[in-house]
Amino acid sequence: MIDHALTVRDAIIQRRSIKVFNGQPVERENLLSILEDAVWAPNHQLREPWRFVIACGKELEELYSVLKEFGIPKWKDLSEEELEKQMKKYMTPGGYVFVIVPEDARQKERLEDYAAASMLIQNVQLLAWDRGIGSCWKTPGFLDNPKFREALGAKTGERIISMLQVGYFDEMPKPKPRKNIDELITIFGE
Ligand SMILES: Cc1cc2nc3c(=O)[nH]c(=O)nc-3n(C[C@H](O)[C@H](O)[C@H](O)COP(=O)(O)O)c2cc1C
Repeated sequence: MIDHALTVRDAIIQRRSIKVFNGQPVERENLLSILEDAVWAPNHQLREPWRFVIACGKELEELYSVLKEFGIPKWKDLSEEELEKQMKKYMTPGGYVFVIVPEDARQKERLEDYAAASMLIQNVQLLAWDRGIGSCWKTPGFLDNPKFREALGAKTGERIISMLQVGYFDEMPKPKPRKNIDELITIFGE
């Protein structure tokens, strides 16, 4: 029996970006199963323009030192207490998915590939939500840092478009209201 079966609508409107996690690890099989389903995202010419670097178990320790290096400016000058405080935002998610997309030299293909990968990320977020796992798509500047790219194994011609933090959480953030749909729609010809 499936005990996680939100309707598509409920998943879409109830999902929130989770920015405060409770430290509970995300099981590798859960994460792999979410990714296995998420790749059914539409993508032009079936280029499947994505690959993933994930961390959710013992490899997290190694990732933390990379995130400390690139995500905490001047960490060496910080007190142990301050460093611990700043590292919390990296150490409380239960897992990470870095989404890597080819940067096609042709603009149309490059935009299509980014669009397709964005749909995939939405899939991941909704599928995770359905399992009680929160997530947040993060785009810290260091994703483009050549040394960080090297640490992740990103190759020339690839871009790391998302640091997706995933994990369990205790508090549900309040929804951020969207514009009224009337503001966004023009009936053709009016
Ligand atoms: C492309 C993209 C980049 C984002 N980058 C960040 C980020 O760097 N840091 C962050 O806290 N949230 C980031 N977010 C999450 C948004 O802040 C969040 O989706 C928005 O506040 C709406 O909240 P909701 O997802 O709960 O509806 C990003 C979302 C998208 C789609």
